[in-house]
Amino acid sequence: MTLGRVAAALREEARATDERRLLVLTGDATATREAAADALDAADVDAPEVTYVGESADTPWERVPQARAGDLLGTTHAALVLDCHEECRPNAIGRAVGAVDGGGLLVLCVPPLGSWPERRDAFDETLAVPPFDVADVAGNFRTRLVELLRAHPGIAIVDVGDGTADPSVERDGLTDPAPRVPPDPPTAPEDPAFPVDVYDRCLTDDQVAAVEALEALDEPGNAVVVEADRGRGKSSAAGLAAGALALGGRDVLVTAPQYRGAAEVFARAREVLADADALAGDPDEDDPERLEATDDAGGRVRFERPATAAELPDGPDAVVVDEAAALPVRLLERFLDTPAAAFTTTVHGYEGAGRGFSVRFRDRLYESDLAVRDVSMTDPIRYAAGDPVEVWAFRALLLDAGPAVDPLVADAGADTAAATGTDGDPDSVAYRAFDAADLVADEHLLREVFGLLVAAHYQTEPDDLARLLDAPNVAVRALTYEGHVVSVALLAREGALPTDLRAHMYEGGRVRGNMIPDVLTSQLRDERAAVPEGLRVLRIATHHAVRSRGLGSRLLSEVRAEFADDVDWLGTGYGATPELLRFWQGNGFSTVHLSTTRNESSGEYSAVMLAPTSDAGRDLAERHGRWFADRVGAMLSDPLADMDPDVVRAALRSADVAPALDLSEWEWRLLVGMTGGAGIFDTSPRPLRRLTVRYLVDAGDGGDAEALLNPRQERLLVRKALQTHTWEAVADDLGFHSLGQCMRALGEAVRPLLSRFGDANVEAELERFE
Ligand SMILES: CC(=O)SCCNC(=O)CCNC(=O)[C@H](O)C(C)(C)COP(=O)(O)OP(=O)(O)OC[C@H]1O[C@@H](n2cnc3c(N)ncnc32)[C@H](O)[C@@H]1OP(=O)(O)O
Ligand SMILES: Nc1ncnc2c1ncn2[C@@H]1O[C@H](COP(=O)(O)OP(=O)(O)OP(=O)(O)O)[C@@H](O)[C@H]1O
Repeated sequence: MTLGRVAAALREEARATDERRLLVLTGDATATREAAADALDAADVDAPEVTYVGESADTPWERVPQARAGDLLGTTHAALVLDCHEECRPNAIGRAVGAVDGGGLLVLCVPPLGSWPERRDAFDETLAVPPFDVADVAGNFRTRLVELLRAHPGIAIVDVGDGTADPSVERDGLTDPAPRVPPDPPTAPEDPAFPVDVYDRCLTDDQVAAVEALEALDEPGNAVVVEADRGRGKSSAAGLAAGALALGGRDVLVTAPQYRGAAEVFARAREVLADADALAGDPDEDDPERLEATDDAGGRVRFERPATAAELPDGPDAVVVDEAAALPVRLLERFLDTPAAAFTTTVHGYEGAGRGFSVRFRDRLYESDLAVRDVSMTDPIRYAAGDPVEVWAFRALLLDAGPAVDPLVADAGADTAAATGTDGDPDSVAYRAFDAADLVADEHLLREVFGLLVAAHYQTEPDDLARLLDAPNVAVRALTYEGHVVSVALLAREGALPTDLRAHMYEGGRVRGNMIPDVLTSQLRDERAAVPEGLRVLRIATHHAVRSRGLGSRLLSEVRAEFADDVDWLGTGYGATPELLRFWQGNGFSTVHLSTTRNESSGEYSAVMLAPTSDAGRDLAERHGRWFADRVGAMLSDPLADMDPDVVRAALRSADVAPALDLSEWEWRLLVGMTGGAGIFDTSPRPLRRLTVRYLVDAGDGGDAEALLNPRQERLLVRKALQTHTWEAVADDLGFHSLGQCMRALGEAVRPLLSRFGDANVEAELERFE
């Protein structure tokens, strides 16, 4: 069979089934691109209908570089050519697969399959973290990819060599499916609040159900979460609802990471308004990001970028957040102040945002004043259910991997959780080192390891699978219970960098990976910071069914026991919350740095923590701990002035080196004066700032400082003395009835600190007030 025949037959089958098909062209770069053009020609796809994802400027198609494959989100194409010669980014594969329409073709241009796993490309370069180089990167991800390309149905493989000889067809990818009975058209619900015309525009029963749920946005106090895999029509459902709401006079604000992704919302809303003859203005001249209904309808649908939308400009009646999982949690939270909100989100990791939405935002949504309704959509719209290309992609990128089901692990570690009262066998939980070969050889294990990371972490994406399998600096350790993964840690070697790289870093140059040495060297001006070798815990996660039983801590202590003799420190850096700070502190890590900007994905400030395991590590941790204690007071009054006071409390408690108080006699007198009138604080903030830092750091070591103040008093000190908020703001924030009450409370909070940290002179001074 010729290439043209293979391509035409694939397309025909794709069209007949409304599924997609995958055509893999192997060989030289130019030859595969030329073959792709011939194949698409033969398959009757015109060049303007094709998008090319790759680096070559020499193709007849619209081009998107792999690094910008995120732009494909929410777009659809009759054919997409993904060129993997320069690089093969797993994220780009995921996005390309999601953007091909039913009846369409995905064409992969790749090197010869036999040698592809061994070749090192531009993506591999990104995995080559110094001191490793690209030759140390493994090819496990691509080995697995090639096996799955050869094994899954619906995938044709044609070797075009260097383009001089006839292509050779390894497999034709045809699945010879039974003829399909087209599904019944969906029916409108009984007695809908939205016009029936809106439901007539729905393509599946799931979409009808989603639009019906979205009727709730017509009333304040409601939130609707629409969850689906890619291409189930959730943006369209939101658009149909937005149009119907505008028709009813509502002002609907739509936001999404990019307008392009929300285009379907606007397309559907426009149709609804046009159907009802209620679309104002001239569609050709209108701003595409704004739809106005005619005066008698009165509503509108408008787009704003997320950061602007979060300000809720002009007080919308309802907000639609499309692709919510791709936005930082911190930003999402701000939408909870709207009268009514809809969040649409993709269940599996195409968005590069993993399960952040479900992991962290959902809890906050349920705690909010909004009544929450959930709908999920499973029927695909752009292609038929069971589409083989989707099945292949889910498997290849582990997009649907999840942790072991709860009953399998429920008893793990139960013995350490005395409160549960269940019997458990401590020895049944085993510490295991998994190398990439173990994981590739055991699909169940790989799915549990990766699935646990995806479920627990805000930002796990297909690229991470390749990192897990191929990066030379990354290792996996886990606890298993009866063979199932109950806790997993992803570890990365850092530091031990040669002099020239350290100097490069110190002078502001970029060095891949090495997050902790980099921060300590370039931001904290310590050229020796990358001399010791460390192990950073990139990620740790315990199965949700068995958290708080000591498993995470046990995993960390096993890791420490295994690596203590090889490295100088263990470290971590993550979006800081009070609970996580306590977890790490409880495991012997101490804070040496807080980032001055919020992490874009978690919306939190990051904390960097160290747990030294050698003298060199102790030196490093000690000097950075000391510097941290010295500078943190000043950071909190400016860049960290909006940090959650409970994060501040926990971060300082987990710092190890208490700062010297070095207060003059006069400064102590000022402090004593504050117990009688806290207004004195405003005349000289430094002494109380130092005293507060000292107290909070000391309180963390379990000594006698611990119980001096209650949490509210500590928050008061943090807000006023460290973050220097105005008295009004502090009183308001902490629920004091008056400024006077707030100021008196500060004086009362200072009193026990003076007795604890002051000397005999201070005691004598205090007595004069009593
Ligand atoms: C670099 C990084 O990966 S930071 C991100 C860490 N991972 C995550 O946030 C993923 C989701 N969370 C988890 O998987 C787990 O909660 C982990 C890994 C943080 C802790 O694992 P566990 O097996 O529960 O730890 P362990 O039982 O040893 O310690 C629990 C303690 O950690 C603290 N903790 C941290 N996070 C939480 C949380 N979300 N809920 C409750 N306690 C928490 C508490 O102090 C808790 O003590 P408690 O049970 O007495 O209240
Ligand atoms: N009711 C509808 N009328 C017309 N076209 C629709 C409708 N629902 C979905 N579609 C089309 O189906 C495709 C997928 O729809 P949509 O973008 O709404 O899905 P999605 O679940 O948000 O997918 P994605 O995650 O890819 O953005 C789009 O091409 C869209 O135009």
